[in-house]
Amino acid sequence: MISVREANNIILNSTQDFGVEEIPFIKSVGRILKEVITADRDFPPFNRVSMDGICIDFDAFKNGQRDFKVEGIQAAGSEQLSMQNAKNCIEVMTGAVLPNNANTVIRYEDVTIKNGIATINIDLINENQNVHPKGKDGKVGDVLISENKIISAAEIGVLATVGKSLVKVAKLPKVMIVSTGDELVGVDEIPLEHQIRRSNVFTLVSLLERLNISSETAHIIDDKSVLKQKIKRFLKEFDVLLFSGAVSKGKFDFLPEVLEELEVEKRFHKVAQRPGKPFWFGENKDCKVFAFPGNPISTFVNCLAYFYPWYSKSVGLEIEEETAILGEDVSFKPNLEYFLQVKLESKYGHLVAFPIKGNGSGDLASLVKTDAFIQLPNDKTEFKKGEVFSIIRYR
Ligand SMILES: Nc1nc2c(c(=O)[nH]1)N[C@H]1C(S)=C(S)[C@@H](COP(=O)(O)OP(=O)(O)OC[C@H]3O[C@@H](n4cnc5c(N)ncnc54)[C@H](O)[C@@H]3O)O[C@H]1N2
Ligand code: MOO
Ligand SMILES: [Mg+2]
Repeated sequence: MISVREANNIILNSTQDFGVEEIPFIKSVGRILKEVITADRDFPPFNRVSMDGICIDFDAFKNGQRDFKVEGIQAAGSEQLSMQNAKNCIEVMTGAVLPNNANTVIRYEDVTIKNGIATINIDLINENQNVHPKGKDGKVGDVLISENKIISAAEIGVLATVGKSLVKVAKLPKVMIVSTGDELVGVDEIPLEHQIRRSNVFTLVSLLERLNISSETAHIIDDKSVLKQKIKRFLKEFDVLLFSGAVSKGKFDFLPEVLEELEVEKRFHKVAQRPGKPFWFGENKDCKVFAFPGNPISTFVNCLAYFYPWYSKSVGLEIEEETAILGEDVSFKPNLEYFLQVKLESKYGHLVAFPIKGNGSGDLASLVKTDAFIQLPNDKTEFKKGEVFSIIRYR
């Protein structure tokens, strides 16, 4: 049985490039940028007036002049005017180009205009005030967004400004999520005494939605030939298959043998961890297969611990590691890495993780009470309050 670290290394060494596609920028929120976005012109592209008022040549004011004849009006969106006389002024609007031969803007609030003459009512003004200078925020060719950034509303505004109506993003993988098991019925059905409603597929769909990946789902009964026939087709049609269930030692846990018969190369089966131990991972040249153990918390934690980093690395995202302070002593004897459910609290700016005891990996309702898993390594058995460990958050 391999360790969590070894399993992670194997998975991160078999990432997949899904390619790049070009899509309308407004559809790109949540997607991963696959090009560098540079300024197509200076930011701002001209000396931009930033207050409604009048513009003057500061020297005139410095020489004591307070009354200025109004030469004209410079509106936003109009071509640049030139002030004909350095002792005059032009009315200017926010967003307009600053007229030639002027350098300073005084707000309407500080000016009285009567009979075509603007009188400045204040004594303190600064040269160049209320002008947002050309190129102050960025120069043409400057990198505004680097590659591999997740596009959010902030990036959308920049894309629009530089005229990127089409943008290159990482293609999304085609993912099929499959549950197995004769005991499982649909969400809308009334289960018989010996049945339960299936939940793992929906949890997995939702965990993938957080990564902006939409997926298809299927359910397969515990029948080896049906499994084989369906999976054969899925292997051809999808980049990634996520399974839950049928990977342990039971008489109907056919998945590992079916996958191997279909020539999916096994990379490992079973990881020294709890929960999630019977995890099976393999691949062929076109498809990766993550076969998670069926117990709901096992499926859940393994998707976070293995699929998330695998996908992040595949598309060029940084894998973020987070830690928290253990909030109370924990004792764990088995020689397994322990993914312990915790409730997170922020105390004096530090994240503290308080263990919440559930009833094992079948107790999916306990996930509602926790926020994350704290990862307690298997090189010791006693973990002390105040020690720091990695966490995997799911909210
Ligand atoms: N003899 C042994 N038995 C088991 C071992 C072992 O090492 N030796 N490992 C245990 C561990 S740990 C886990 S985890 C489970 C994994 O079992 P499988 O992956 O084979 O999953 P199933 O047998 O199909 O189901 C297990 C459990 O999970 C429920 N389940 C499955 N799919 C769903 C679903 N889509 N939604 C909700 N619940 C689901 C299923 O009803 C079972 O209760 O094996 C242990 N046994
Ligand atoms: O993965 Mo199993 O759920 O360790 O209990
Ligand atoms: Mg089983």
